[in-house]
Amino acid sequence: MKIYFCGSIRGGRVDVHIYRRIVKQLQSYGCVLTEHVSSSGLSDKGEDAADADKFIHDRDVDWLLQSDVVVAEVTQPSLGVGYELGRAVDMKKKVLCLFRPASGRTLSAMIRGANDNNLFMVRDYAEDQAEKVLEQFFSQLIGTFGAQSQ
Ligand SMILES: O=c1[nH]c(=O)n([C@H]2C[C@H](O)[C@@H](COP(=O)(O)O)O2)cc1CO
Repeated sequence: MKIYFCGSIRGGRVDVHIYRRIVKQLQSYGCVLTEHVSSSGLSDKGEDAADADKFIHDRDVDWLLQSDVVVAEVTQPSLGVGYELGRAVDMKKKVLCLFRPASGRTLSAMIRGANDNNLFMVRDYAEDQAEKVLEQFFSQLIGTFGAQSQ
């Protein structure tokens, strides 16, 4: 299974330790195409490459197209994550958004309001529940994948 993980980069890196935990758990379900998002070595300047922004955009849209499922940590607001989620909806990808109410923030209506409890799911969680929430989501997803392939 190919998994596209979204997390804030230029929107701010305060939650990178949580991204790391999430990506570690996601790697037990499949290949995480965007592992770099969880790297503590990556600052809020983003990746460094020649013609970086066009390269990053085109590579990430291509990875989104290839992905079987999209998981986004949406607590720290990020234009890039919002854009990725909009593109993922358009591609009819299965999406899980994770939000921590304990942050004191209110999630954008354009994310929470997109929840349909099917293709696009928004789940509130506490930091110490991250692995459990992912386990629940992926056990259902793997069940569906299995049923489809029979
Ligand atoms: O260097 C980067 N590399 C990269 O893969 N992204 C993608 C993946 C993240 O899920 C998302 C973060 O967007 P933003 O930088 O606007 O917070 O965009 C974004 C940047 C910088 O904008």
